[in-house]
Amino acid sequence: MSSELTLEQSTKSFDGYQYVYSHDSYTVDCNMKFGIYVPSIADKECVPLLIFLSGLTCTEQNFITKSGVQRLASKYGFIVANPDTSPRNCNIEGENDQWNFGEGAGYYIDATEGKWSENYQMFSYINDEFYELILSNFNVDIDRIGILGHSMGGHGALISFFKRPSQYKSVSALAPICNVTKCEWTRNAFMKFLGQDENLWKEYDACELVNSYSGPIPYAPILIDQGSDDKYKEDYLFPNVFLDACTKASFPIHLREQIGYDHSYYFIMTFLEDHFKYHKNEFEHSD
Ligand SMILES: N[C@@H](CCC(=O)N[C@@H](CSC=O)C(=O)NCC(=O)O)C(=O)O
Repeated sequence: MSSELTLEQSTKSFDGYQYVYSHDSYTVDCNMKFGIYVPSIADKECVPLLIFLSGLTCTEQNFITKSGVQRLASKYGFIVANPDTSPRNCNIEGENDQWNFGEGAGYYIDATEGKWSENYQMFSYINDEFYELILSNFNVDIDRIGILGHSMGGHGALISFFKRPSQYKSVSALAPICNVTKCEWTRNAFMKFLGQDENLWKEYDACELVNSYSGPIPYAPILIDQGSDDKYKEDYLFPNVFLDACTKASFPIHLREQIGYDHSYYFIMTFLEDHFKYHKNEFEHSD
């Protein structure tokens, strides 16, 4: 099942087009927007796809206006699709009370609790509906699909990869939230979305999922970049806990500390090309 796309924006950039589309999502039961850059080469052949998941407070606009993704997507010949970070305009009491919960803060999980469970189904939205929507409407090579993200979106990318290894050839992240049971943002959100039983949260914790992962091992260690001057690093992101979990699980990881960089899109735009190179290398070496 695939819903109809409505074109909201079409802007030529480098040799391709930056589009924004909207569609009525049956998974999150509201109208959703997403960005997608399509390089000209996709007019002739199917090309790799990168899905970028954004962080807290973002819409589809932050990544496409601040990261410089168009130059890279054109250079590498990748389609790059970036969904919104939550359902919107669902009229749920409390969904706009906190900057780090509700609208703009869906945490890429499927809520099970009360009033949130009808709309806040972001894991299924990304990995089922959105994934299928992109494949059925754009010229994507199904064997070369990678996922990456920033902060909350880095968490989303990691859990998507660990839970759906058959769908993604590669994963990387920029300053991801690594350990949801320790991070106050996710603790607050998971309590509301999933309830008090923290055992149920483990289903969406990258540190837990790497331990039970049984999919293919990446050709090169997965790339994680973390700025040393990121104000969220110590109390919210916990990259070293993920590093330890990966090491314990014998899962290859390359965690790079980038000296002097903060959590912003200046950091993202500095290292985004390395992530394109990482995914390209994975695509070239996968079966
Ligand atoms: N409270 C602040 C900060 C929000 C913020 O820093 N959001 C980051 C992601 S944080 C983790 O997911 C972000 O990507 N912001 C968008 C941007 O364009 O910088 C606030 O409300 O602004």
